[in-house]
Amino acid sequence: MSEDYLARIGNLIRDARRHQGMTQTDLAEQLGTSQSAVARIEQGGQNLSLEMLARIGDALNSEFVSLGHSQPQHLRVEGGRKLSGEIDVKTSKNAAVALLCAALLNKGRTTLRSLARIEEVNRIIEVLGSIGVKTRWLPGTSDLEIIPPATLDLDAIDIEAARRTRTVIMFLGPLLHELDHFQLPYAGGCDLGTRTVEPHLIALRHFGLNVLATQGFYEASVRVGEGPGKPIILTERGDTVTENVLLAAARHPGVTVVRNASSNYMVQDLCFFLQRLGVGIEGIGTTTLTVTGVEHIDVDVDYQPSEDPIEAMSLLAAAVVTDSAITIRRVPIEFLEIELATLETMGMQYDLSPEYVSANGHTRLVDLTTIPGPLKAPADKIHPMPFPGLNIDNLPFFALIAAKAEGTTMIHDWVYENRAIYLTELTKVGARVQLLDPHRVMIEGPTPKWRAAEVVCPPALRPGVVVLLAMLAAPGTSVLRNVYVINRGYEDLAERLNKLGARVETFRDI
Ligand SMILES: CC(=O)N[C@H]1[C@@H](OP(=O)(O)OP(=O)(O)OC[C@H]2O[C@@H](n3ccc(=O)[nH]c3=O)[C@H](O)[C@@H]2O)O[C@H](CO)[C@@H](O)[C@@H]1O
Ligand SMILES: C=C(OP(=O)(O)O)C(=O)O
Repeated sequence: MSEDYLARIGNLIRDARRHQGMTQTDLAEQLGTSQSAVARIEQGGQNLSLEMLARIGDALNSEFVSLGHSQPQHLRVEGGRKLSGEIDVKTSKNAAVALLCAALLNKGRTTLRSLARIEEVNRIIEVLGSIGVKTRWLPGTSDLEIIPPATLDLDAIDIEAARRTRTVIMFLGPLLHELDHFQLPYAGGCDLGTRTVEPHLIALRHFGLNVLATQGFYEASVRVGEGPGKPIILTERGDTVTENVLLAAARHPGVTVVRNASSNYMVQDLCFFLQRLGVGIEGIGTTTLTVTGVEHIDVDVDYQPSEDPIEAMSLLAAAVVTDSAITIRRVPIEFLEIELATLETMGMQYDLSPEYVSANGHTRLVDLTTIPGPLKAPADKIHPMPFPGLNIDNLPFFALIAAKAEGTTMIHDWVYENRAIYLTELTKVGARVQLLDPHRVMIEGPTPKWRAAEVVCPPALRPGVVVLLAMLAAPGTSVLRNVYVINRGYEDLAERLNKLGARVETFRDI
């Protein structure tokens, strides 16, 4: 095994161990080895047999070696083809997961229309099913019907499915109205480095929730009936933390004021849905939300979330990297304005249709047609900000676009500990990407020659898609291995790109 590979496996093992709340000594005891040997493994300084990897996997409840039927999916890409035609943007992953959690507030039937049929949604459906919530896809549609039971059975929770998503943390808000004691597995998801949980716990304390983090689980206890006596000031303007507070406030009888709230797209969708449940919400689209809760919610409700601005940006990047003119329909323009303004400074040209309204009745949409042409690097670094800034999940696509642009572009990801690092994978397909530190990459464009390559998909959704899109530009056959993370957030991406003229085939090992 190469040293680089060993270091990555070491990082994975360290993250999984911390995730389980274990020390190096705890893990060493389980493996019958010493703490110093575990330290060496985590630093990538120890050759590992498959047998040892499997034992570590067992000890950490995490699959590092996979055998048998559930083989990982890979993509084979015949690159160098131009795209053409029209494609619709699907509804967003991030609203879908918030709405699935919100359905727990409602004793009646919730129907979520045109939900993205993605692995992230599948994991949450598995978790909901395990605790007694009935869900079913209405025949021939992507509409999901959700009916909670009279009493949730948290003891039966599907731990494996729960650990594969971060969303499980958003069960805290709804559950504190249902149970005075419960346990939830630690949140998982893409490997983006440590992500904060504390802001959620601090904010939810206002509703009587106390959480103790034990070995791999949050132990929650609730002082029933408690509510915020003063405005809740969020310590971070995070999306899911805002959503968690909204979910708690929705059934708190009284008024909750949340300041420094995120006004991002998924939060707005959640607010519109909660309004349909009868919850009063003022200030949608701003950073102060005033919620008037309803103690018992029992309504039959239908809701369709808005289109995904990150998928729209992904498709736009696909057009740029392949020099193609395509029409991306149903683009949620109000959540892509800064991105488009930035692209304009780089010389990007496009046409927009008149605006129309999404099925949620609020979000403004357009059809966007890309016009291929030369691009230049922006004068300043590109960096994300909470909405209405440039979306952090769109930042990786700017790395790809920068690799098409003449000049040097600095991308600064101050948000995630690991994500910018994965952008260096673009060098494997010919881009010139230099990692300056864990948060900053420098890209030298235009890429002289995209070249086909075999790459293991980075363990993070957006960087994974960025590598895939770069492969569309590289003449010849590329392979992207183990693309679960992409399927976590995109529905049938390969098939939909193929409808635009790409040639992407899915396959598994025998
Ligand atoms: C399901 C869902 O909706 N996921 C989105 C949500 O995750 P989510 O809301 O879970 O994001 P996190 O809370 O993990 O925030 C991401 C990182 O940003 C940091 N941070 C965030 C806000 C802030 O004001 N200051 C700050 O430092 C956090 O400490 C964390 O390290 O928001 C992220 C950031 O927009 C997006 O990438 C995710 O796609
Ligand atoms: C980081 C992301 O999402 P999540 O919060 O689900 O990990 C993402 O959508 O890129």
